Amino acid sequence: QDAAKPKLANVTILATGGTIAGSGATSTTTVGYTAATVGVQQLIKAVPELANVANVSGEQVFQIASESMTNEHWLTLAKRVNVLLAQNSVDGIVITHGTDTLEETAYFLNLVVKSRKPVVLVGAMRPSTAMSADGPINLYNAVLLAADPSAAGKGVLVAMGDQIHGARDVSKTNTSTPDAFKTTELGMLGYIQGSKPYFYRVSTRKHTVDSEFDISNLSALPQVDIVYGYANMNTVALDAFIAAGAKGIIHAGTGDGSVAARVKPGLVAARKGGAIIVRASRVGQGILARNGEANDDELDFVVADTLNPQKARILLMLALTKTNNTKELQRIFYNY
Ligand SMILES: NC(=O)CC[C@H](N)C(=O)O
Repeated sequence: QDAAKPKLANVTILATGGTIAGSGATSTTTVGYTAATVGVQQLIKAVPELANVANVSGEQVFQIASESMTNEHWLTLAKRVNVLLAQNSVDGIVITHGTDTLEETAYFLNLVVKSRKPVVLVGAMRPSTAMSADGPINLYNAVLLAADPSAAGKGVLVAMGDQIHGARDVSKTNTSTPDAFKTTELGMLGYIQGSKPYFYRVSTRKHTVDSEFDISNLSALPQVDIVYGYANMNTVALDAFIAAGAKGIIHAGTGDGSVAARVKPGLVAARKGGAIIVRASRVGQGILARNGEANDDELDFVVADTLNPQKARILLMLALTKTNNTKELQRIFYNY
């Protein structure tokens, strides 16, 4: 180590697959390519500039397209992250991930990582073989962010398109364009410019070291499913999930989480049968008002606050590992 040079941080890249590790037939193939073909060492080799910002090592944790991510994958990944971050020799972690469920994995980790050290998720919208692939610059940004002390203690982060997003509120908002990741109304946390992160805000909600959730001894999570609200909705999917043993249902309702007249008795029956009902909204923005579109006190329902349905599912699964009490569950939804 050159004494004049500042010591570089040690960043471990955990690769899970996705388009960032995808390859297509030609340089103009941006759809119809194969995700999860390129290995972690190849990803690192493709960006020699990483060596300027961190001492990087890589581990291939999975090699999948992220629509195939399961609860079991999340438990495996989270346990590995916690083991690595407990080591003095690891300063930060970058997780390369498919973009389809990236926001879900980020929020899961945000709730179960037991460290203040930076954890940064990153993906790409264009495969590695495409003209103007976004993977290399995104990976470079993610590694420098994970190596930067300013990223510590802010919860799990997402680095996409020169922007820093918080795990709780970021979403994929476009099927295919490179600027797909947005924190629409609550706002992203900052930018990465000229190889430096700049933070402007943080989430006020609990995460990581302040979280009450502990997955270290879990090998499975309770079954929670999502039913989607739409005109002409019926209870067929709801009834099937309950029959299959769902412990919780996220009702991704229309508007402010409104419930169709012919669906409401099904939700009430499911609650009476022991399942937890969380009202969320398919709208994507805004607070879901408790006792607004339904009398939650009387029906013993929980509301998702501002969480989108897929993130409400994650919080409910983790919350159900601690309690079945709906007052407690509602407290959790207002705190995370
Ligand atoms: N842009 C992407 O990463 C999408 C590829 C794939 N569907 C995935 O999520 O892994």
